[in-house]
Amino acid sequence: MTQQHASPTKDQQEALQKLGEIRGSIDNLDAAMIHILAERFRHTQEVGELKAKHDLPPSDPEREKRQVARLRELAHESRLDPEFAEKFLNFVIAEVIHHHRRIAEGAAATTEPSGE
Ligand SMILES: C=C(O[C@@H]1C=C(C(=O)O)C=C[C@H]1O)C(=O)O
Repeated sequence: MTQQHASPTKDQQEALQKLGEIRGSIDNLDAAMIHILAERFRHTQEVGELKAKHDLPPSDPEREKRQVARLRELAHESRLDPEFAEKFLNFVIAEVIHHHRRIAEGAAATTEPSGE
């Protein structure tokens, strides 16, 4: 069974042209988000190494509360759903804490006596 597609109308051609332009902007923003996230993770990696070296806890719930409150406020001002902003931040922070635990485990493994 074959399906016949009528060629796009002039109206649809214009809409597709506009769609392509908007998608170009979305692709640019997605790339920017990846670069920004990579930069953030480079800094949090440094924090993780500092904490592991000085035996500080991987997570800081008080700092997180302040970040959530601040980002919710910024989201509200930018007409972004504050619930989404909070979920997104918590998602990123959970990954950072996971990295910090792994760094701390590695640091502990290299400083613990080998038992030999
Ligand atoms: C990066 C840190 O470590 C953790 C990760 C955070 C983050 O990703 O912003 C914030 C607090 C900590 O739970 C920090 O303490 O600053």
